[in-house]
Amino acid sequence: MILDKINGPEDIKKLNKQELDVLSQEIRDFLLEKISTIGGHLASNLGVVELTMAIYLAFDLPKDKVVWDVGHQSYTHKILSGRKAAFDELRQFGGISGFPKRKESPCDAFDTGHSSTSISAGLGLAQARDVLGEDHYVVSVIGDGALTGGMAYEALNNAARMEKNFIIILNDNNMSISENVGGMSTYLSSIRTGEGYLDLKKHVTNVLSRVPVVGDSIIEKISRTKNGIKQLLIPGMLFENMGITYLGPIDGHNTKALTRAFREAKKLNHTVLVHVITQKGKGYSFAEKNPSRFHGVEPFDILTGESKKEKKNPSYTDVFSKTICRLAEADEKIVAVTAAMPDGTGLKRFAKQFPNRFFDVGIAEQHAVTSAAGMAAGGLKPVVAVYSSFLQRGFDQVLHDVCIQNLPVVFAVDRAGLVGSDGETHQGIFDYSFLTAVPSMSVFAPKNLWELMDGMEFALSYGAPIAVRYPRGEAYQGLKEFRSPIEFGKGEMLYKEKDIALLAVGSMVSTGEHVREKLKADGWNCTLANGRFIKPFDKELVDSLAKDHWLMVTMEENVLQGGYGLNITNYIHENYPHIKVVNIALPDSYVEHGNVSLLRKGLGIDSDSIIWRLKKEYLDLERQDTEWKHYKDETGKEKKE
Ligand SMILES: Cc1ncc(C[n+]2csc(CCOP(=O)(O)OP(=O)(O)O)c2C)c(N)n1
Ligand SMILES: CC(=O)[C@@H](O)[C@H](O)COP(=O)(O)O
Ligand SMILES: [Mg+2]
Repeated sequence: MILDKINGPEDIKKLNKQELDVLSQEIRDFLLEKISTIGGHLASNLGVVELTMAIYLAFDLPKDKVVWDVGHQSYTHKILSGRKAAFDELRQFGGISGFPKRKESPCDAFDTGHSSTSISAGLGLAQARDVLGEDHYVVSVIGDGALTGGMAYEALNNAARMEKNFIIILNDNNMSISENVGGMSTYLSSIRTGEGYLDLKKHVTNVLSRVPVVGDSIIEKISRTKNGIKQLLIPGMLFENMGITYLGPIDGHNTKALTRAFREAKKLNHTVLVHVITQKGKGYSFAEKNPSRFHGVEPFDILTGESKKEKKNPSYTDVFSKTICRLAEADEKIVAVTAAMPDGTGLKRFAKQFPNRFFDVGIAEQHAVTSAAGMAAGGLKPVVAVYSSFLQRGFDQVLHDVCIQNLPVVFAVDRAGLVGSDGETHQGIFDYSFLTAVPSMSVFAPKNLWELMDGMEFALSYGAPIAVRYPRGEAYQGLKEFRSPIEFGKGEMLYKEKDIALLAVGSMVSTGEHVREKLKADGWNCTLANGRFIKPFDKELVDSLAKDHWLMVTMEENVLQGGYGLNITNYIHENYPHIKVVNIALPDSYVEHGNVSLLRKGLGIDSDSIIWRLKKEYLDLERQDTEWKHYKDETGKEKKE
């Protein structure tokens, strides 16, 4: 196998033309075999095999720096840089990440995960190079989807002033996760459907032979050519007019043409954008036909394309999807906004049913939030459905555009809590902290399937900013018997006893159920309350628990800092200083990729770890007597029976 010869970044350069052709096929087979077994991002990776090979042929890694936008398409890069043996553990706990990580390889120049950062980061690397007087190339690889994000435009605007080499490779497969949207996408389509691929050698040289700049490289000729002639030559005039040399479109599955274009791009002393046309899912018919379905996959059967995972119970996303459609049928002011995630957020159903009330704004969370604020100011009831980690992008817009004006925007915050294999960049573990910090924002977290339905209905009738936050995966179907009406700022008592109170929110209510069962089996009295509202939290509920519990355990799937537990703790310390409080929450750190149950265990938020901690810190028998003594002293009353 040719692939066996690839163990480091220089190895591909030793191959001849035929071997390169075989290599691209072997890489596709390898990707298909591994991803069909363990899951991961498939279609984008199948599309960039030749593009990545050409980068390795034209540049010298790790000396030259390549920044991959989002980074979900970096698998061939990982293979070529010498990591193929680690693919059995891709995206699994302790294994390699599905995204570039500087700590993983010197060939990973910059960590990515969220979209549209690559041009800014690449430009920064190039500026560092120039200030430090170093000599290497910097390349940012950005997809057409990522080019819908605002950061990319801020960076292009800045990159146009560059007076040294900086290369942007635009990987245009005419797809985001779903269909790409918007004016830039239309513009790129017009180039794609234009004259066909740029054949640098024949076409451009022929045309340029009429231009009086002999002796230069092709790319130098193009860049020195007068604008009028360029208009005839160059499809990407939008970039040209900004001051960025456009080169393309190039056939993204022709390694030779790509390598030649990249070598030409290296000759310029400013920013050059190489426009590469690829096919998402290339080489696997099911993914070619349905790139959205094969964007990110669970293990599947290569022959049939069918998922190997058994049909699951409805996810929270499914529940949200159906609920918003049901509510929108009854209220035509309800509109829905997504930042390029109609599939992932479940808004696809809404888009089909209410096409005129659905807005996919591209990968543009900031714009999604502010445009929703505008819609609310204009009299609509917008629901912004967004993953927790991507909402981080829209923080200022939540504060500045929605909350200062107290506008009734509902945030359906999906993938909140630990998401698993995507790791650090995608864990939704900060939203309680950043949302509760904003005045006039309320935050609600359902304990199960039915509470999400009721919570959405409540949120849409509330009339002010509110976030409904729920996790990735199956909706919890336990605790069905508890369905008291949602009241603003009020929690819900589930099992009322005394001594130990578990006060849990969102996904941690079901964990609380297990903790309580185990504590009871060990002879402890234990109350379980569902906080429901993270902000404002239910003070009356805390007051009532304070009457007959000496230990209060708060439980949340969010970092401790700024989260639910610390707010409760402050309140208890101020008002009931004799009560012990334990905060079960995530630590002040980034959580790497891995299976969610493993991560929960490792981070101490699964039921066994919680019991272990409670027993170790508070519930051994000697301590128990001490705690009661302390409690009696503080209150002056004998509480123990
Ligand atoms: C800020 C942010 N929002 C949303 C996403 C989810 N996301 C990941 S890849 C992707 C589509 C990217 O499209 P493109 O750049 O064209 O790459 P392709 O998958 O087509 O190769 C989206 C929306 C993200 N990673 N970051
Ligand atoms: C790369 C990226 O940001 C998305 O593809 C993300 O991995 C989707 O996550 P879900 O699988 O949770 O929809
Ligand atoms: Mg794309």
